[in-house]
Amino acid sequence: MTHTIMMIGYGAMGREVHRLLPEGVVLGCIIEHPAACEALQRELGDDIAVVSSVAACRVVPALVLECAGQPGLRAHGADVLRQGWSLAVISVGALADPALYAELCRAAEQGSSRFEVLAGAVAGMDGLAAAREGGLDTVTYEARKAPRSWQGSHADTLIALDRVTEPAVFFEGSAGEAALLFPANANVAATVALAGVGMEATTVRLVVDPHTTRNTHRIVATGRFGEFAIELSGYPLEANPKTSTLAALSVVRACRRLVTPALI
Ligand SMILES: NC(=O)C1=CN([C@@H]2O[C@H](COP(=O)(O)OP(=O)(O)OC[C@H]3O[C@@H](n4cnc5c(N)ncnc54)[C@H](O)[C@@H]3O)[C@@H](O)[C@H]2O)C=CC1
Ligand SMILES: O=C([O-])CC(=O)C(=O)O
Repeated sequence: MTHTIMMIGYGAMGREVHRLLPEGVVLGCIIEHPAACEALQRELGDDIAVVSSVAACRVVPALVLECAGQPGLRAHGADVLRQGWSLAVISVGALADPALYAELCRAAEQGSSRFEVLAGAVAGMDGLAAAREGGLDTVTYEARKAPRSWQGSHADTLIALDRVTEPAVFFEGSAGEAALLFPANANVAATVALAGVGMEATTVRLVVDPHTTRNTHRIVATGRFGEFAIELSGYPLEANPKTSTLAALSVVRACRRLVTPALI
C-alpha cells in the first residue's frame, strides 16, 4: 500500500525529507509560495502537484508535513486541519502565539483531525512529557550555534556576530519570547516548553560559539521523576546552517510511522 503525503514548504528541510522518504510513502502535493510554484512544478514534473493553497490540492494526503517556517504554518495549518487531514508541525515556535495555538485546536476540532508537534532537532521529548505527568520543577534549554547559523536572525541586533572570538550568551528569556523572536532558530524552545512546563516557565539561553560547527541543544529538567540533562550536538544541514539534520530526520520518522505496525 502506498501512502500519499503533502508537504507545506519545499526548502532545505523539505528537499532532505523528500530524498529520504521511506518506501511506501510518496509525495503527492506541495504547497509553496505562489512566486515559487511555477519553477518548482517544472523542476519536479507532473507526478507532484505544486500549489499555493490547501483548496487547490487535489489529493487526500495520509499526512501533511509542515516544513515551511512559522509564516507557512500560520498561512495553511488551520486549512489543513479543517479538511480533516493530520498535520505534523516542525515550525513549533509559531505555537508560542496563543491565538494561533487556539485557532489550530479549533480547526482540528472542526475537522476531527489532529496535529503532532515533532521533536525536531532535539531528543528526549518523550521523557520530558512523561516526567510532566508526575510534576516538573524546572526546565532549562540552551541552544549553541556558530555565528553563521545565527546570521540573518534577531541575534544581529543583539551582538556583532562577525566579531565574536569566544562563546557568548546573547539572549536569556522565556521559551515563548525566544520562539517568536528567532523563528528560524528557536523552534526547539517551544517544543521543550510544550512537552514540559510551558512557554513562560521554560528558561532559554541562546549562545553564539565561534569554535563550533554544530548545532548543540542542552535540556536540563528536574521534577518528581528525578532529573535529566540531555545534550545533543547535531550537524547542520548543508543547505541551511540554521537547521539541524536531525530536524529533517524527525519529519522522515513521522512518515515512517505511516508504514510500520509497531510505533516507536
Ligand atoms: N523544530 C525544529 O527542531 C526545527 C524547526 N525548523 C523549522 O523548519 C523551517 C523550515 O526549515 P528549512 O527548510 O531549513 O527552511 P528554508 O527557508 O530552507 O525553507 C522554507 C521553505 O518554505 C517555503 N515557504 C515559506 N513561507 C511559505 C508559505 N507561506 N507557504 C508555503 N511555503 C512557504 C519557502 O519558500 C521555502 O521553500 C524553519 O523555518 C523552522 O521554522 C527548523 C529547524 C529545526
Ligand atoms: O535545527 C536546529 O538546530 C534548531 C532550530 O533551528 C530551531 O529550533 O528552530
